[in-house]
Amino acid sequence: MTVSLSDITRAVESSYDGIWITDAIGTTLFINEAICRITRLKRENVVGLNMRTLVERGMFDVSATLLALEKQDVVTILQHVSTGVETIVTATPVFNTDGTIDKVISNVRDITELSALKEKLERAEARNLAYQNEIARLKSRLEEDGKLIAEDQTMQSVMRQAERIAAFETPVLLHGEPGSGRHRLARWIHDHSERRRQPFIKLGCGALPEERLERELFGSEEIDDTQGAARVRPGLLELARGGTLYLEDIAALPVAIQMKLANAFSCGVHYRHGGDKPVELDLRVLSSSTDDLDQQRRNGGIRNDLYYQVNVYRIDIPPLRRRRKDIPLLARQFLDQLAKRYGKKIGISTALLAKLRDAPWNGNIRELRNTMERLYVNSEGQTIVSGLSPAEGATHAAEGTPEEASLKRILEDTERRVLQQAYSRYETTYGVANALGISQTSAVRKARKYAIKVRQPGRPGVA
Ligand SMILES: Nc1ncnc2c1ncn2[C@@H]1O[C@H](COP(=O)(O)OP(=O)(O)OP(=O)(O)O)[C@@H](O)[C@H]1O
Repeated sequence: MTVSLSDITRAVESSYDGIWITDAIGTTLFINEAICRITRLKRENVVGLNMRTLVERGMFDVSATLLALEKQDVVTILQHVSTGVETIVTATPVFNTDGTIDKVISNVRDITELSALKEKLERAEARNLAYQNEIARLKSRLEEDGKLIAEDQTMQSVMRQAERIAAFETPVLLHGEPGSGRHRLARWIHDHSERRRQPFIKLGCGALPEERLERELFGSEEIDDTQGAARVRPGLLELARGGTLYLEDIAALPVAIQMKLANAFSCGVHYRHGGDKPVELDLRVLSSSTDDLDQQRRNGGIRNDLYYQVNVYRIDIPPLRRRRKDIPLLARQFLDQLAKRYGKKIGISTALLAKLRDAPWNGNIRELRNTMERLYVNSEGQTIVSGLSPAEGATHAAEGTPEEASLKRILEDTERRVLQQAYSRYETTYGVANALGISQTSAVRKARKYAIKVRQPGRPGVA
């Protein structure tokens, strides 16, 4: 059985792939039905036209036929048709017996759908990666932070407030001493809000110099000289889109930033540094302060407008010394976490737990956590029975007469506040030492005593 010319013509016409035939200079001799379907060109508008003309008219971005003619060889390229269709084209030169090109036959396959699927797959893979990261992050948070302890009555009433407010969009101000768990509670509120699947972004407001802070918070837009296009760097306000922004120590924000932030909150949009296009805000604001924010407002430490925007609902977190029932529970939890991390379970004696319960804990939970880590590292047996420093060992009952005790507390509170503010402003131990006229060693020691975090300049991030 032989194949007739009409069979071949029928086969070419019914081929799902497009077939495009030109002569030796690229003039179209024939296109099959599939080309009309793929490119939406009509035969009568194409046959007789040179490929160069079609490219010039913008019908295609490049021509595989012309490339094959130039190279005198088979060429395969991606070709975009003006209608938005993406094709893969293989152009094959057909040679005469004397080696000159007689015709070029091109196979054209529509890959628009394939590209869309590929893009979809890439997006799904990126999402998958983001989910995996989120799971890893949550897992490590669970391992690191354990349960949020709140057995003491004072803390239980705080948790009731947090539970009530979590479901609303209301801005919350968390007021408490450093290390008392303001950040932890902010995270808890976010995790129990409608926004829990979106980012939780923390900004240490006293952590960065003003200009850097502005860029971090609002983002920036700069013209890239090499490409002539704007290079956009989103700020934390954008990164928190759909989620929660936690402004730690809000009163430490420079006044100019406070003003910009207050404007953004009231208008619902902000402008990137160097940009003039408004960017929409979609976030819930939680903030914290160590000092009485109302006092700060009266002193001019925080602008009126910003104060009223962030202080819609205030939660006061008690210092650890006012929730002593939680101390043994926290101590045990920290030991469990250490055991998980280092693979060695170590207990603690009841007598030592009682001592911990009575200690002053001026640095609050953070100080307790650090103490437990030190006791764990130093422990030699199966149970920790001693190892507190004289300061930690000093019980609140042994703080002297009530007057002496309160004087001591007032002095310590004042010292802590001054240091806290100095660290917010000057960042480094050298800066603080210089500003307060104390030695750098003393600045380090006092930061440790009051569990003040000495911040490393760096990009604040998703917490
Ligand atoms: N209720 C709690 N139960 C268990 N751990 C807690 C609790 N509250 C705080 N912590 C832990 O105590 C440490 C200090 O808490 P956190 O960082 O939230 O304090 P903070 O008030 O934000 O202090 P700072 O502003 O100095 O960072 C963290 O390790 C945190 O996980």
